[in-house]
Amino acid sequence: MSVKLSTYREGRWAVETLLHGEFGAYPSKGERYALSLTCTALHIQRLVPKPEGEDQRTVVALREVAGCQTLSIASDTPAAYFSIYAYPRKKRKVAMGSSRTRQRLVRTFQVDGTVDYAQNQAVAERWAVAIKCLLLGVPIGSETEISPGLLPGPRRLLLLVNPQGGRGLALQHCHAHILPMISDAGISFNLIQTERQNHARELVQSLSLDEWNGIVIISGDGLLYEVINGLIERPDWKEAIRKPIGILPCGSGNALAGAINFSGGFEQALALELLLNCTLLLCHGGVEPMDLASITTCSGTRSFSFLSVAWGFISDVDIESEKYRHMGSARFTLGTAVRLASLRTYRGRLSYLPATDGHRPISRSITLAANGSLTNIQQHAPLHRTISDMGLCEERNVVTKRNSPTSVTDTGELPSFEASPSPALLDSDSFTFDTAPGAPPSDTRCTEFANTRQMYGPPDDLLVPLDEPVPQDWVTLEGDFVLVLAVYQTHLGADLFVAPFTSFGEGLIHLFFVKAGISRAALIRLFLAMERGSHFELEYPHFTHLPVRAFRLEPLTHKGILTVDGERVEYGPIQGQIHRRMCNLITGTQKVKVSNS
Ligand SMILES: Nc1ncnc2c1ncn2[C@@H]1O[C@H](COP(=O)(O)OP(=O)(O)OP(=O)(O)O)[C@@H](O)[C@H]1O
Repeated sequence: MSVKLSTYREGRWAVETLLHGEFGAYPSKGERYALSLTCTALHIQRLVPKPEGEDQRTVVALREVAGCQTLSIASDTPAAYFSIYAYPRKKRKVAMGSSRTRQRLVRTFQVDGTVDYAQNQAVAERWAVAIKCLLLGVPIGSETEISPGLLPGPRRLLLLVNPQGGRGLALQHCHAHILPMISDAGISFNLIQTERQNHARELVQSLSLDEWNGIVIISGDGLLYEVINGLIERPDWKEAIRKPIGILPCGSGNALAGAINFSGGFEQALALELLLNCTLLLCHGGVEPMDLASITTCSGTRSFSFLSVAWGFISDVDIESEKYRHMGSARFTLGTAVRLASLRTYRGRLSYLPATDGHRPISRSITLAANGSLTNIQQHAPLHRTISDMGLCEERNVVTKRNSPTSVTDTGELPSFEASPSPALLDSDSFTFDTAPGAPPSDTRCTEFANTRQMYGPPDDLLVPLDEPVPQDWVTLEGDFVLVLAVYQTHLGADLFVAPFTSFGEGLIHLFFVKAGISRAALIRLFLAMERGSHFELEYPHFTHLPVRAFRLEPLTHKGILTVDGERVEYGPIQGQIHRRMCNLITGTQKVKVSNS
């Protein structure tokens, strides 16, 4: 049989059949199949009964396979058996049309080439091992001596399930979908239900980590935030934070799951399909380094964030839509509509350290602000130039190209927004301004949120205390914002593809902001385009993206909502810096070998 399937291995394109064999089926009605295994698929061709018409073969993509096992089936023949557990996509009917899901499909093959059971069993074992190697990213070729010794040891995962996450379906999904699939992958697990806020955080602080190959959150992003911070609160945080962590989305936002789904090569998915894609990737077990940002709030509380810091429109929608939690991800659509109807702008000061690629800034640098400490800026007369005047739109176009070096110019001027809010958006009932230099917003509730926990973690070498001016090489701008967002993942929600060009361990914070003056229609178009990741193509002058290493945000408007990874934090000055590749994320793609410890 010729198999024409190109696979990329060891830096060269190859068409390679790793194993080929002829087997029966179980249960048997006399069928015979020819099987060919390549690096990416199992090709199944029926030989008996002979198919009518054209060569009809089934191709099982390995990315849709959870596991493969040999089976002991009591029989009076010397046959041996192996089963492959696949989860191909399937359309299903729902109330308003159709949606996609995955359906478990088990194919069991009977190895009966000889009259000797031991030989048949060895062949079944070779197929099962080869398929498992491919699923787990263990490199094999047609010359490889396939033996169980190639496989990593058995995996044992700690599953933390929040029964209240999202629409409260986590436990149901666990029993119906997750546990069957990870059992197919031969993964053993312990499942703990979280009982309250911070339960997961406390659990991981006292956990004996050696017993687990990874900690997997079955909930939304909020529970993962607790686990990450719980690990960094351990005196052995350096090792603890290296423990692979995973997420199976059962929350309402599911941003990190969206990013994992994207990096795993699946189409954008929501709800159950997203969960099944992520569970498949978890079964494949690949681990990649992921950045964390350390975030300091006005009370001095330091926490570690894997996703975002948001202020303005996005954090308003996130927190104000909590009351529609029962709606799942639809809560954000409703929240967005409500917030659009009474659009607010917020005055604030945004400072950042531009990212540099070697010695050159990745983005175009705006150097005059480099010596513009807070105090300096407050002493300057307000500048009445807009961001678009300063060519930041061009800058945005340049920086969207991942890994491409960009031009450096020195325009030598401080960008600033119009000092007064855009009349188009000004809603005097819904917001107020406080332009007193340096004064914290009057309703800042720093102490209310103050964290008494002992937080470890690497030092923030790019940051100075919040009550000191930012360093000389930072850029500062002040103005009226609709939103400010610092994000370090491709997705801000499963269907909010905000930073398509980023990856888990690139060491960048993507700073986005939308300045006042944008029309509601433009804002809607921006968010709709974000679902597909095409918002950069709109080239709106009010929308800016900057890759940075650190930032500081000082709200000057009295009231507002700040979130870190979707969790509300105290309102007031906040700053953060990226710590590259600080933890390990189970993504299903092999970049780091999974340790058995
Ligand atoms: N049994 C429980 N009852 C109530 N709250 C819980 C329980 N277990 C955990 N929590 C808390 O629920 C919060 C929200 O959970 P999580 O973020 O996982 O779901 P979500 O908010 O629905 O999803 P997302 O963050 O994706 O929007 C977590 O911060 C956690 O502290």
